[in-house]
Amino acid sequence: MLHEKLSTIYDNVLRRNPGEIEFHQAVREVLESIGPVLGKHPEYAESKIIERICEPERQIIFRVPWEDDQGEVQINRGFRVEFNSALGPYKGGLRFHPSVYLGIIKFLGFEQIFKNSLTGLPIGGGKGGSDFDPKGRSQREIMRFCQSFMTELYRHIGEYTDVPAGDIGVGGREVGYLFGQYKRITNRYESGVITGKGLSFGGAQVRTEATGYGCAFFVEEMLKARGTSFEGKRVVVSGSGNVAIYTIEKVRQLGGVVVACSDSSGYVVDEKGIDLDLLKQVKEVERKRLSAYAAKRGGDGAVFVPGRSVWEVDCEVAMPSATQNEITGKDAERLVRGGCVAVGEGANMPTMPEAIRVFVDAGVAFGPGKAANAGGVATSALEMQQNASRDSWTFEFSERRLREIMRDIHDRCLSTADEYGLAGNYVAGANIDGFKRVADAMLALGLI
Ligand SMILES: NC(=O)C1=CN([C@@H]2O[C@H](COP(=O)(O)OP(=O)(O)OC[C@H]3O[C@@H](n4cnc5c(N)ncnc54)[C@H](O)[C@@H]3O)[C@@H](O)[C@H]2O)C=CC1
Ligand SMILES: O=C(O)CCC(=O)C(=O)O
Repeated sequence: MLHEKLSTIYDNVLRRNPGEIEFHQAVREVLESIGPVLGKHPEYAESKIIERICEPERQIIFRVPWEDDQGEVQINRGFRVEFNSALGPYKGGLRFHPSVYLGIIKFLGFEQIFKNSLTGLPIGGGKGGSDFDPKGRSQREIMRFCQSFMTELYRHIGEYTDVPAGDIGVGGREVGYLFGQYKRITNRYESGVITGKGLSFGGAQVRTEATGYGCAFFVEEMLKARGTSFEGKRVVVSGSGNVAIYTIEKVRQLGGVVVACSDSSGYVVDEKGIDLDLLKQVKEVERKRLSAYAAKRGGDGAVFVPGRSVWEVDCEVAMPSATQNEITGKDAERLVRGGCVAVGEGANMPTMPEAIRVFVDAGVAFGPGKAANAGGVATSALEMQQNASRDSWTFEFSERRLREIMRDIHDRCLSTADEYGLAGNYVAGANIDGFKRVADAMLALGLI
């Protein structure tokens, strides 16, 4: 239910952004949480902070022409939405996926404002990407696409302006090509212009692992708050990309057993626990489908189930780490019946609104993405910090910082939810805490 004033704001968002359903969904979830804040802080409404937060500061849409291996000209669309810079330079990843359109980039950019605020670090919110489909493309094609994308993007970004990173379809390889082109056309070795870089050219230890590790740390804190832990728990992780792989790695180190993961072709169940070395070989090195994992695991008990949702596998902890709206209300009901006690969103907005209600009503510890997956962007901010001071920290120190940041986000979500009479509600805690820091900065900065 929306507070009356917020309902009018939401209607305006719908009217001004027609057809952008993912953006509408992300806005609604935040507005549903912040009603109680308006009672305590009438100054936010008087200064129209919420209306301003829902309107991006700048939206850039551009043509990306490139040539494929057959010599044919291809044209994609590029986006960068610079949503809010009250706390620092715009910060957020780039997504290359055929489903990308303005509504997806705006939902991700909007989420990023509050997530980045929750980290406590000086980073604003932004997101970008393209409808380019990397599947089946050669390394050379990927490079030519990245170079063309950056040939336009470079004029909009910079260490003090806007700092992109990876997301779906954009990993270390793509960040390397993007940074290489930026360096070439600007003639500046501006390391802090992009994060997720390779360790040999200004990248930071633990950035590759950070989103997955951070999500596992967050869930560990939620379990601890309920007097339990990962030890011996049966865990399902969706996806098998960057976030999923390093979630599996850390969950295993914390004592959990990950029995299933997925990709867009189906899922694999491996009751003895996913073989991480094999998964990394198939996904990070060979870049193949999950069916190849099951085939290589051979008679050792892994089963590949094509075309179905991994959420039909029972587990005690669910960690959606693939894409938005992957857990439906029905999936959530089935997971609760199957004994699920905690959910940590590694992906952005993977749980549909009706599914969140099912989890919260059933008393499941539910860690929303903007809190649970904030470890990735937080470690990007640490990469910027190292670039600015021409320094390079050890893996151990960087992981310790990440763990402290995740613990701090967890504790602030809980204490904020408590303060507003919503004990244990991490969704409300994350939205309110993330919102307040941005709102206070916007008030202090005048009419921006
Ligand atoms: N990379 C990062 O640091 C961060 C990523 N995220 C979010 O985590 C999620 C995963 O991102 P990454 O692991 O970086 O991307 P990735 O490209 O490395 O992996 C994406 C995975 O999701 C699967 N996937 C994509 N679309 C799917 C679909 N429609 N159905 C089933 N599976 C699908 C792919 O097969 C792949 O396994 C996204 O929601 C992203 O926004 C959130 C915070 C930071
Ligand atoms: O590391 C970053 O800057 C962005 C990570 C990201 O895209 C996200 O948090 O969704």
